[in-house]
Amino acid sequence: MYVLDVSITNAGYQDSRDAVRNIRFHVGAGELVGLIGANGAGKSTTIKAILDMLPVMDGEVRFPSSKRRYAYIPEQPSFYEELTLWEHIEFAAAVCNMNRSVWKSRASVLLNDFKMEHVIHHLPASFSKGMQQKLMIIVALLTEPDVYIVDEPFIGLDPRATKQFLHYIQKEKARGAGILMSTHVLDTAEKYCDSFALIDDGEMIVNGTLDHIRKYTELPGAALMDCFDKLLG
Ligand SMILES: Nc1ncnc2c1ncn2[C@@H]1O[C@H](COP(=O)(O)OP(=O)(O)OP(=O)(O)O)[C@@H](O)[C@H]1O
Repeated sequence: MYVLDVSITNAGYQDSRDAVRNIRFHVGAGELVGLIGANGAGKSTTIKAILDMLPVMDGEVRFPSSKRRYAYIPEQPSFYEELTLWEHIEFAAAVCNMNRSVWKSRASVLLNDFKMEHVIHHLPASFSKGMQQKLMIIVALLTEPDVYIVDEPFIGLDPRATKQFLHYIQKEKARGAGILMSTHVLDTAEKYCDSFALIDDGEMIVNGTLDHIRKYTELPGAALMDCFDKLLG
């Protein structure tokens, strides 16, 4: 069963209308798909196209299984300047119409796991980049959506937070959530992702499991990085 089905003919910006082209893949329930590509390949643009955040989008994105409940964890944290961390949590819970005792107990576990309890009444503008990213992650995990769309989570997080995030990703997969995660941290992607969509220069060059990519690149047993290198010439 798919929870996200993506078919982008072309999408982009006013001055570069086909920044990404011919991107087609899906994410299954309980599946983690890695959106892989070099800097500027088109990963964030693909994610923004999926979320309908671009001025140009010719294509179709479907969330077949669900009430279209997804959570987006952007590369650049974005938050309400005037709301504290706790108020962000309250707000997300209210928007998702969550039961009060459920969201409160979930929030307290998340705040503890991500070591953010000491700043719950602080404004996120006073947080470090990694702490702001943790806020985005906590709010997303709180709502237990059917689909997560995560743009490069590993850059700002410290090793402990990274480990915790990956732990939650696995837990959410086991719950049946589908996850699309862009990254260029290929060794982590290789270890955790079930399948991959490789993008280069705005186009998808291959899509499938590591085994499929190894066959495609004729590199049996190779690391994702080596397949990637071969594909990019
Ligand atoms: N706001 C924008 N306006 C015009 N072009 C843009 C804009 N944002 C990105 N682009 C262009 O779209 C292309 C893909 O960029 P994108 O940000 O999607 O890459 P990425 O794979 O996410 O890169 P990175 O790994 O560096 O985050 C690049 O050529 C970039 O210059």
